[in-house]
Amino acid sequence: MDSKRFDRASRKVRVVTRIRGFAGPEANSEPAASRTVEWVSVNRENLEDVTISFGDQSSSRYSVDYCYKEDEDNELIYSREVKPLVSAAFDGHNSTVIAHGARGSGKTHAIQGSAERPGLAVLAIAEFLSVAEKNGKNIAVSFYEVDHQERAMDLLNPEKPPILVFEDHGRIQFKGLTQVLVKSIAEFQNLYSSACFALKGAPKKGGCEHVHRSHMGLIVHVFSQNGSLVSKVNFVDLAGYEDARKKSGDGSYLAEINKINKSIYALLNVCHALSTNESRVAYRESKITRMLQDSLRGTSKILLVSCLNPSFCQDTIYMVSLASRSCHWIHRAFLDSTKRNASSAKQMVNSHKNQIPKSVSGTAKKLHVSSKLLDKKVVVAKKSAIKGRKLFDEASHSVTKAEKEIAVAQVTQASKSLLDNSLLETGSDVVLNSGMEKKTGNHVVLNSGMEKKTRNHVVLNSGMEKKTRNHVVLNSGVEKDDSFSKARENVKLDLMVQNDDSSFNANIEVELNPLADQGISVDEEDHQKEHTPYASNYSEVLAKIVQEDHSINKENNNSRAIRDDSLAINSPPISSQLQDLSNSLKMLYSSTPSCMQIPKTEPIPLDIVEPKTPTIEQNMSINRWDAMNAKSPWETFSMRGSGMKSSLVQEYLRFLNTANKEELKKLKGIGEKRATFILELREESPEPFKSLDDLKDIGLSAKQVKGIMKKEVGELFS
Ligand SMILES: Nc1ncnc2c1ncn2[C@@H]1O[C@H](COP(=O)(O)OP(=O)(O)OP(=O)(O)O)[C@@H](O)[C@H]1O
Repeated sequence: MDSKRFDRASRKVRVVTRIRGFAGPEANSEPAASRTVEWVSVNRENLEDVTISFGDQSSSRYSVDYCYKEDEDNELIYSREVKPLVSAAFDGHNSTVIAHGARGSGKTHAIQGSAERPGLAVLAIAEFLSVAEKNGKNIAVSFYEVDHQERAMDLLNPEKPPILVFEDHGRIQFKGLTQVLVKSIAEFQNLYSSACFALKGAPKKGGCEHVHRSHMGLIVHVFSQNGSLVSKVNFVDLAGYEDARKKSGDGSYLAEINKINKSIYALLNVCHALSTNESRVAYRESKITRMLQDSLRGTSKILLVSCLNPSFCQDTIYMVSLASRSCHWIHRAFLDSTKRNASSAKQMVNSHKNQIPKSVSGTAKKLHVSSKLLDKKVVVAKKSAIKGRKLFDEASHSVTKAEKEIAVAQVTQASKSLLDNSLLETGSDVVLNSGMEKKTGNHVVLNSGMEKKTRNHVVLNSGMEKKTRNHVVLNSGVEKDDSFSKARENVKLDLMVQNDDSSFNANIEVELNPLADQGISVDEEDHQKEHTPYASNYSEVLAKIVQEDHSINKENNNSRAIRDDSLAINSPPISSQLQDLSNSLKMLYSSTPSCMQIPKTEPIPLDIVEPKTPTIEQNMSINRWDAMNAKSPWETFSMRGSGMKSSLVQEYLRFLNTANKEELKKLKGIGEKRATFILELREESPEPFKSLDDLKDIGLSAKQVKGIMKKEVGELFS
């Protein structure tokens, strides 16, 4: 029955923890009686509901599917967890086994093992070979490494250039990755040893004292007799997670840790997105997720083996908390326990405050602009840089008062920018929208975060009622949701612009909900009531903001400096996220050509539902917008210049998204291979290039893109 556990649960992601036994000096230094791991408690309420807790935080429980104790060996884990995946591979199902955890938690021991205690991969190969022999199939293996620079190297041929990863007819293909047919366990062991030597034995660059960290992957390919691929099973030994803020060392070492951490987050976030059936899964956020893409999605199964250190390790708790989100009941169990035990959790957090990763940021941003009356335009702006970590409960607890103040300041900056824009728009012929809010407003929604339930929203309604109204709501944190509403960190801002015979008044409300910080949970309804006290502070906050405009920048700079100091580059505080939102809004405005004119059709019939494309004025004569705002000919000239630059970039991207292969090849920097790859990307997503950043996907660096753009522009004048 156990061997059927994936089938029984029909679950895509299974999360098991494995407590490492004491090893070497640890074992010798401890008296025999205290060699049992005491800081991890396993609570089995029933077969399907296992939770673990750490130290004396017995009520802060993390849900997992199963926890293997220190005396349970790899063979047991193999037979219960991995063997079913091997059988499924012969039926064409891909799967991925991922060992992750803090440093030294036993990941390599779990995947590779030792001569005396073979790991999961080695045990699996024995089974693969035996079944393949019976079924007339062939088994080949590949080993690769993904380093902190997101380079994938072939470990069986380490001198080769980095592996190229691309998708072909729904399958992830690797160019430059060696596959070796194996017929015996001894052959496999030899290959494994040479791969490990390539990984660890090679001399390190620049005489660095530290060992470069990387993820190691093994792909087992199952081929049919005619040579076609039946399936792939991946074993991934992730680099150990460690919080860079705890470490000392040179900047490059700490930056390396952060980069590695980002890819760990990316993979765990993908697992989480798959476990909750999210519509968008961010495979492209890291090399490792991209490489594993076709062994994660679809009918593939994922086994997350979360390795636990035998003695106190804050990084271990953090890793478990991330992995356990992929358990289907996790939200309820984890958040309930967090809620119940906010105070006790705080004690633990306080004692290790500096070690706990701070605030988080989203991995992708979607920008939707919709207008039901006149125009419907949807823009999805993807931020390609990996933001790494997502908003989740632990993070919202760590937002400090200072960060909130900065957040308020930045929200206000964002709102001011919107206010400016709206003033400009309403003062000119350019009207993005008019009518009643909700039904007729422009809605700008920025989602920052990977979880459906964890998002930042910005809603902008620009109406032309008697009162011209802009409504901006910035929610940073968790929306109404059964499980997450308890961990809410909201920054709301209502910005109203009244148009009374051409004079404008601005009323701004700033509401901060401090409940997450206090660990107080409220219903949505209660929340409405309880957060109002903060609204009374808004005028004070605003006054402060207006007076201290320059100090906002200073504060921001300081906060950046603090972040840089600690090298917590994975975890921008909420202020930074809000700055991103503000920038995105500015970008949204600037991406709307200033010469866009929407025909006046007053009164606007409310039954118009069909979106119309706004007419773009082709000539670049100065319009009222510019005339009103340009203070000098130079400003007008600069404005025009940046407008043209942005139009050119948009055109370039549109070209990449639509041109055929021959046309693509006419562009500088695009040859046969790139053109083919672009077409492949377009098969996957109809509009793969939304910003210049997306050109990284076809191997062009920002510098190269700039060079290409310069050349293209130069050509126009030649
Ligand atoms: N289940 C276990 N029982 C006893 N010793 C173990 C066990 N797992 C790992 N060890 C020992 O603990 C040490 C660290 O294990 P391992 O190298 O597998 O950790 P890791 O998580 O892969 O480390 P890193 O983060 O550096 O990659 C090794 O000496 C290993 O032999």
